[in-house]
Amino acid sequence: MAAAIGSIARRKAASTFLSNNGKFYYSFFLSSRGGRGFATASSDDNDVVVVGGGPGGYVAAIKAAQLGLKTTCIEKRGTLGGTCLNVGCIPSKALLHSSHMFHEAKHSFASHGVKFSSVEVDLPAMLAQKDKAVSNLTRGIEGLFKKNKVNYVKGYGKFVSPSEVSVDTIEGGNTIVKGKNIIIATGSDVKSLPGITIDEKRIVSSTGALSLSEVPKKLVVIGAGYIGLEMGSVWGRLGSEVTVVEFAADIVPTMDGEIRKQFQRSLEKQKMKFMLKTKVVSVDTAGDSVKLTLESADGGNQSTLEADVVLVSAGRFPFTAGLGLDKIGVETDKAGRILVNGKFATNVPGVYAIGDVIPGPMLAHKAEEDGVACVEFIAGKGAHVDYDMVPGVVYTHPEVASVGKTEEQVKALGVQYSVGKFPFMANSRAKAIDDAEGIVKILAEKETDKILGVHIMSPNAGELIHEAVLALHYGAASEDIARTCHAHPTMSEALKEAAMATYDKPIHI
Ligand SMILES: Cc1cc2nc3c(=O)[nH]c(=O)nc-3n(C[C@H](O)[C@H](O)[C@H](O)COP(=O)(O)OP(=O)(O)OC[C@H]3O[C@@H](n4cnc5c(N)ncnc54)[C@H](O)[C@@H]3O)c2cc1C
Ligand SMILES: NC(=O)c1ccc[n+]([C@@H]2O[C@H](COP(=O)([O-])OP(=O)(O)OC[C@H]3O[C@@H](n4cnc5c(N)ncnc54)[C@H](O)[C@@H]3O)[C@@H](O)[C@H]2O)c1
Repeated sequence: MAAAIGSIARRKAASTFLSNNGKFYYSFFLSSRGGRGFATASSDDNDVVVVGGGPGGYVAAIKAAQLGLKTTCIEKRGTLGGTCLNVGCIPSKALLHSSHMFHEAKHSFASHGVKFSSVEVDLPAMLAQKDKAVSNLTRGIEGLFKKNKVNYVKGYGKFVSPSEVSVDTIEGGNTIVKGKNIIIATGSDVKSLPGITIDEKRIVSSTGALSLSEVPKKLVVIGAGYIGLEMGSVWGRLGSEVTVVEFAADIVPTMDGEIRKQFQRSLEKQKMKFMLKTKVVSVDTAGDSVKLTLESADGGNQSTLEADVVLVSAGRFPFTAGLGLDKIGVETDKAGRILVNGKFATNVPGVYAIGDVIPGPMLAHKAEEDGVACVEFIAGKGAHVDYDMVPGVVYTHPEVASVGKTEEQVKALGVQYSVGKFPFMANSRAKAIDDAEGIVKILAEKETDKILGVHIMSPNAGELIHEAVLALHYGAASEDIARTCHAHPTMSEALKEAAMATYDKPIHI
């Protein structure tokens, strides 16, 4: 009890430090009373019109309807769920799971005493299972729209005024949808690179990489970010020789440096090759194989590489083509992202923006948080989105999940900090299932023990991280996690032990 009281007191001190610090990115806790509210329009208009039916847009539409606002969502692709459900999070995770099962069957089952004479990939069946997952989920959102009475218009929306969207419908007609408040949730699209034309056959974006008709013998991935490492893992497990060309000096440049090093080693053990500080200068598709010319990032000697398929995964850009932003005067930054204030309002009264199309991490769960908060502001309620507490997960094997600050960021802030680590090699559940590669790393403010960042590399790290996300939200100290009873034997015990290591000593190492 004394310890718990102690940690609450230290938390108070920590929040003072953090709120004084001013460097924390995009933390808003605002009440929208007195804010922009509803723009004026005739009574048969929608209260809210959402352009784009991705995780940002469809969630905003459902939440708006739940708040009693008359709502219409406009989506051009013919199915709801946006990039994430149709060509992103869901199909990639389906393939990551299927390819992991194949890889385990081939390489790990025998050591668990499970033997069979042969195992092979049935790629059409694997792709069909992915497609089934996608269509079930997209249809599920249509069901949610009906349940919540969200009006759904299938077509391409463009502004004709700040309260009117003209929609070229998929059926071929045109309709004007009016709204007192319009939310832009048009998401993002793949960034192409100069001189490289994506044909979705041999030069593919993530969309093409989710539907290759055969396993390429050689796959070159441009960009060692989320997409490159996840899709590189999928095809590597199914038999491709994968080379990842990355412009920066490190893979996933935003990751905690120490975790990243271990992650890279793990991927290399899985036979993924990396060419860091390297750029692709040109791509020649004239022959049977694709020939890439490479150069060191800072210039210098050129080299060549051959591939059957090249995946371009060097980032995404905010998608606003044909939306008519210039017509109504919505401001964007140099990268084309729509500028919004703390309530997701653009500079044009009654027009809001959320998700990948605004600054911040390009993640589905972040877009959803934006969507809910945006309509809560519109409805006159208070809302809270803290981008510093958005978890990030790379769904490879092991997974890498993190929330809060990296050690590099903590150092840059000049904060005195403590670090606690615990390897999964010393975790009994991980050893029991013979899947013990990875580590938990916790960073806490030295003086107050307040947790600043948590980084986990392990199987299922994407599930384990949420205990840390909650801890950060509540301003917990590492001692709070350490003194919380964790079930045994679980992987989560590694987080408890790392917390013990942060403020005191772990037991099991
Ligand atoms: C391969 C891949 C894997 C990913 N995996 C993950 C993951 O595991 N976890 C995660 O958090 N994120 C993941 N992401 C990122 C995630 O998909 C995006 O962050 C998320 O979809 C953004 O949501 P959004 O609603 O802002 O935009 P989007 O999902 O892009 O949705 C925007 C929608 O608007 C529609 N639209 C655009 N313009 C118009 C218009 N003028 N009129 C009508 N409709 C329009 C588009 O058709 C689209 O459906 C992944 C992305 C990719 C490409
Ligand atoms: N698990 C997930 O949450 C998940 C999965 C997939 C995608 N996403 C989201 O989708 C977005 C796009 O993913 P992504 O992997 O395309 O982008 P990314 O920003 O994650 O990574 C792009 C990588 O490409 C490198 N790069 C840029 N230009 C290059 C060049 N010319 N040559 C070589 N390398 C170059 C960058 O340094 C970076 O490492 C991400 O921002 C991420 O938020 C998330």
